[in-house]
Order: sequence, then structure tokens, then C-alpha cells
Amino acid sequence: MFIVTAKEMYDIDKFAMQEIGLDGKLLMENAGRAVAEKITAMSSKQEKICVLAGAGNNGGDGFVIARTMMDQGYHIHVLQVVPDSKIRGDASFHKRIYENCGGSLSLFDGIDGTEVLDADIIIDAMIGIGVKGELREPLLSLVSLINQQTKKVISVDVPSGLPADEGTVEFSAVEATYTFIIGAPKISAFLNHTSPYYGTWELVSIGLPKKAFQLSTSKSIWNETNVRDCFPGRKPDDHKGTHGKGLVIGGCTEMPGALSMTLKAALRAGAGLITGATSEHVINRIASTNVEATYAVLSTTDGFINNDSKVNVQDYDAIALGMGMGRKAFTSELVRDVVSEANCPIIIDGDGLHHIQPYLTSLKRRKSPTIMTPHPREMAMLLGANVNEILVEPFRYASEFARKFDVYLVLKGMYSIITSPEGKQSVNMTGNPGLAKGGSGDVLTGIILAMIMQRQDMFDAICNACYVHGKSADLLIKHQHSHHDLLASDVIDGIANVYRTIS
Ligand SMILES: NC(=O)C1=CN([C@@H]2O[C@H](COP(=O)(O)OP(=O)(O)OC[C@H]3O[C@@H](n4cnc5c(N)ncnc54)[C@H](OP(=O)(O)O)[C@@H]3O)[C@@H](O)[C@H]2O)[C@@H](O)CC1
Ligand SMILES: Nc1ncnc2c1ncn2[C@@H]1O[C@H](COP(=O)(O)OP(=O)(O)O)[C@@H](O)[C@H]1O
Ligand SMILES: [K+]
Repeated sequence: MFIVTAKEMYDIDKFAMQEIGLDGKLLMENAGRAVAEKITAMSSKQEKICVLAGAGNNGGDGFVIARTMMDQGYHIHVLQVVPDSKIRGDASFHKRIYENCGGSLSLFDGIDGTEVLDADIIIDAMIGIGVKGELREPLLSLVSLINQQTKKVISVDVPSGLPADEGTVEFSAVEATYTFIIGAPKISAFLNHTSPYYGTWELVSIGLPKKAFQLSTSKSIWNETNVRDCFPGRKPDDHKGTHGKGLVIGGCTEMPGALSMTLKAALRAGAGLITGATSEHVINRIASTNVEATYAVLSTTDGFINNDSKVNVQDYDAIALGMGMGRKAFTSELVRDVVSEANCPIIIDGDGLHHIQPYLTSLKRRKSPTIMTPHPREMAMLLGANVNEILVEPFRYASEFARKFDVYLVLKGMYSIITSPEGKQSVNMTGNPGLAKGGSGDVLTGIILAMIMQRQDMFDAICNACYVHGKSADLLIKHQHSHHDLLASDVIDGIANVYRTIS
């Protein structure tokens, strides 16, 4: 499923109309009908429905919805929120057809919201991706009135007033119960501060050609179909070497669990052989519960690993670096040496990100892929930015960072964004607040480590790992646990449930 900015959506519409020959009025008819079908499935003919129609194409969708539902016997009234003189283009065409069919219509006088107050369901077709700046009056007051109601509010394409793109903090917008998104989800459906306005959302297709999307956007949602299409299989003659020999470097006296979870998650996710390189003390603490792993002892200072004992990094197919290693200056040397000496893919996570921050440009010299897995606070640290800036524009920051330093980036969060060094981006939709607990990220790193050692493309492998991680948590919440009690170690055990459903 593609994800678009407003500009990309306009480019796609333009391509569909000018290159393919689809008429704009037809696309509007398709959009309105597709949304009407969804709304009829969730409403009754006894309910009073008020369609709020604006002047642009979003309003045009509203007129098609109103006509389609009116013909099916629904109790529909259109409240036009702009004067007649403003209604333009295809919206004007569909308004005329609605009126010719005898549809009920009144003009919003800018003061009285009786139609809104009387309705059981409000359909918000005032403004879509064409919003510019903050809402003007009288729409601003109308939106405030709508948001004070407890009725079902169904937005068409985008909740009116909400920017389709990232980067805007100041806005007033409809707080929808449901949004039926047209053609492709817009970026604002995936940002922490804007996604709640959509309520529950669903995509409706209106016949825009796939080719138009492929030419216009490199952003998409990584879903179960993507996973099934590229999930690595196992052959009868496979041996442990086939599934990769991975090294995990991290841990310290105060944080032995981080390393332990990464080791276990990597093994559970399918790695052939996993070695934990850490202090003797950490090994003594975790070895009895990680019996399948092997270990390499690293020398330490005050319980933190230092660079005195060399790890033979050339012996491994992939390395994960950083989990629970602490931030002592002498550990930085170890991180830098591993990153520059290893010829295999490296995942840098947790404290490893802090150690590599002053040396980010060195990553460009690596011949093998580098994968970085920051949460927003770590991303802010890497960029020397404020965390709120990252949260408001995560797609842009992630894309610029991945391109600049030639890395695969997993910017973790409610919707993690996976970016390739070329700027291709996927959003992972699995996962839930049960994962908001220490250790979840260490588990993800282990799964990524296992996945990138299987037979699959690097970007696909990372996306698959994020999917499996979140899906494990989702299945556990559905069947065994709650958001409150889920532990990172449960997520490791839950990998089995995911694998059983997809492999
Ligand atoms: N083929 C297609 O293109 C298809 C497009 N489709 C649909 O079209 C939608 C995009 O349509 P669009 O481009 O006409 O813009 P739209 O969202 O209706 O907004 C423009 C209106 O909003 C107003 N307005 C803006 N800012 C404002 C503010 N701050 N405060 C107040 N008013 C403000 C602006 O007023 P103006 O500033 O011009 O006075 C103008 O009247 C898209 O989301 C989808 O639903 C589907 O039918 C499928 C086919
Ligand atoms: N509310 C949430 N919804 C979905 N996934 C979440 C949520 N909270 C956290 N996660 C996921 O859990 C993981 C947390 O990683 P991180 O913050 O590094 O944890 P830690 O450092 O404690 O191990 C990430 O993969 C993130 O995407
Ligand atoms: K809308």
C-alpha cells in the first residue's frame, strides 16, 4: 500500500487524467461511491445524516456520497459550507447532479449549526488534501462545534483542516471517528500528533493506476502480503551455517539483560549460530538462560567493555552492536574499530548509537550495509536536533539521514519508518503500546540480526523483522497478555506464533 504527500497525490491524479485518460469527474464518482458503500455498511436508514460539503474536490466527493446514499433510501441532507460562487470544477458538476436528483441542500450561514446538531452522523467533506494554512472562519467555529459532539463523524480522505503532509504543528481539524482515505494514505496518518485525528481509517480505491503510484512515490506500508511475498524459506538440506553466524556485542554489569534478549531473539528468529561478546561477569549472569548461544569474553574497566581484547569480526556474517554496553569513552574505541574493520552488515543500536555519533561520516566508507535503529530521542541525539522536531517530520529526517550517511535506518515508534540509503521508505503498522517497555528494542535488534542473515534483500529483511516484532506483540495481546503486562521476553517467545502463520 503506497503512502503519499499531497503533492504526490496530485501528481498521481494528474497522471491518471492526462496520461491514462481517466476523467476527473469519473474519479470523483468512484471516490464518492466507494466511500458511500463503506458508510452504508456502518449506518442505518433511520439515522439522520448531514454531509458537510466544501468548494473543492473534497466537497465534490461529498455530493456523490449524498446522491448515492439518498438513492438507497438514506436520510441525507447536504450542508454546503461555502457560498455557491466558490464551488468549482468537478464539484460543481456533481453538485448539479445531486440537485437535479432532488437532493436536499442548504447553505451554512456561518452562525447556526442546527443541521450539525440535529444529525446522527456527520460526513465531513469540507476540505481534503487542498488545505492551506490554518482554518479560516466560519469553518474554524464549525469544526469546533463538530468536535464538541459525541456523534459519529466520518471524514472523507483527510479530516478537514488536517495537513496531509508532515512538518505542521499549528492547525485545527475535525477529530474524526472514521476516515475513508481515497487512493493512498497521506503522511499525516502516520505521525504521532496528527494520526489521532483520523480515528479508525480505511483505504478506498478509486481506480488510479498502480503505475502512477510507482512513478510518484517511494513510500509504502509494509504489510502481511509484502512479508509473505519475500519471507525466506528453509530447504531440507539447510545447515546451521546456511542461516548465518551472528555476533552480538554489548552488555555491562548494570545491563546484562539487553544482551541476553538480543541473543535469544536472534536465535528464536532463525539465526544459525549466535555469539555474545561481552564481559565475563555478564556471561556468568546470562549463560544459563541462553544455553544455545556461544560466548567471547571481552576485557573490561569498571564493568564496561573496553578495546583491549580484540574480537575477530571477520568470523561472522552479521554483527549487532551496542545494546546495554554503556557510554564510557573507552567503549567508543571498540565500537569504532568494529565498525571500520568488519566486512559484514552491522546493526548499531542503543548505546552504540551514542558512541558512533561523532564518527557518522566514517559509516560512508563501509563496504557492507550499516543498519541503525534509533528511537526518536536517539535520532535527535544523532542529528543534534530536538526530539519534537523529529516527531513532527520523521519521514524527512529519516530520509535525509539515511542518504547522507549511506545507512539503512529504522526510526522506531508507534509506526516505525524503515529507510534505505536510497531513500525508499516503508512504514511498519504492527505493534502496540505493550511494546513501550524496556527491552523491546533489544528484541527487535535480535530479530533484525537473524533476518539479515537469511536469503533476502536487505531492505525487505529489515522490514520483515519490524513486522515480525510488532506482530508477535499483537498476537500476544490478542490471545494471552494485555498492554500492561507484556514483557520484552514474551515478545521473543511470541515469534513462534508469527512464524506459524506466515511460513
Ligand atoms: N482527481 C482528483 O483530483 C480527485 C480528488 N479527490 C478529492 O479531492 C480532494 C482534493 O481536492 P482539491 O484539490 O480541490 O482541494 P480540497 O481538499 O477540496 O480543498 C480546497 C478547498 O478548501 C478550501 N480551503 C483550503 N484551505 C483552507 C483554510 N485554511 N480554511 C478554509 N478553507 C480552506 C479552499 O478554499 P480557497 O482557499 O480556495 O478559498 C478550497 O475551497 C482530495 O482530498 C479528495 O477528497 C477525489 O475526488 C478523487 C479524485
Ligand atoms: N506504542 C507502540 N506501538 C507500537 N510499537 C511500539 C510502541 N512503543 C514502542 N514500540 C516499539 O517497541 C520498540 C521499542 O524500542 P526502544 O525504544 O529502543 O526500546 P528499549 O531501548 O527499551 O529496548 C520499537 O521497536 C518500537 O517501535
Ligand atoms: K475532509
